[in-house]
Amino acid sequence: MNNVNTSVGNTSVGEEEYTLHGKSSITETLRGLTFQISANSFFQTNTHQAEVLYKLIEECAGIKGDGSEIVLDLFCGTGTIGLTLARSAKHVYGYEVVPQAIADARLNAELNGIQNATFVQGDLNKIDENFGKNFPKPDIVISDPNRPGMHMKLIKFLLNLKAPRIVYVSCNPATCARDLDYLCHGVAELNIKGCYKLISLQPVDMFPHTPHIECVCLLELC
Ligand SMILES: C[S@@+](CC[C@H](N)C(=O)[O-])C[C@H]1O[C@@H](n2cnc3c(N)ncnc32)[C@H](O)[C@@H]1O
Repeated sequence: MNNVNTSVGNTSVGEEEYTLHGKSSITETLRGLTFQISANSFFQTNTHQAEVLYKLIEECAGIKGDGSEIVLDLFCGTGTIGLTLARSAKHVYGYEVVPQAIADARLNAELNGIQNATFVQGDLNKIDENFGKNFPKPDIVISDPNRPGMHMKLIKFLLNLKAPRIVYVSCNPATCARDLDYLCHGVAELNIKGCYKLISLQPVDMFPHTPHIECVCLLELC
């Protein structure tokens, strides 16, 4: 694939892409599921450690396994986390901004015979008061934003939603600490109260030989 990006930033999403040889997507296996990934869709760069990461996310999600729980998968990419959890959930709702990633997520659900997952394209930095009306109250929220972390609109939404459990996955310790602080202690300048407590925070070495680290944080409603 030749993925063309004319900006000078370090964005991984191209404006144009050309298939020079072979297929326009790659296929990966993770947690026993098969995922098809297009060039503009996010996928963990370290497949070996992604197994470790996703296993940890599953453990933190603590799904009962009786098929009764609703999972909200924010920043879902190609649906990887949501689809691994869908096997033991009632329904998974995934949100993601990149249309191609949402197309991949829907295809990945189909490829793996998973029917209890709905993937919706949308910008989580631009949610309004209608966000949340199209899915039932989740028992578990997974939030796996990119490096800027969560927008204040999303923080406010989560603090209002009061899901019993949030698994926050982050590749940027600075925005991770900021967002955990908002969720636990609120946002004083906006007079918003926090309502979560941090139960665990486990770093995962997703980017060996670099200063970067991924963290999986489990929060529970106070
Ligand atoms: C760190 S990746 C996680 C993807 C997925 N959870 C996974 O494990 O493969 C972050 C994802 O957030 C998406 N994203 C970035 N900004 C967004 C926004 N404003 N609204 C919704 N999704 C966004 C990216 O396209 C990317 O797929």
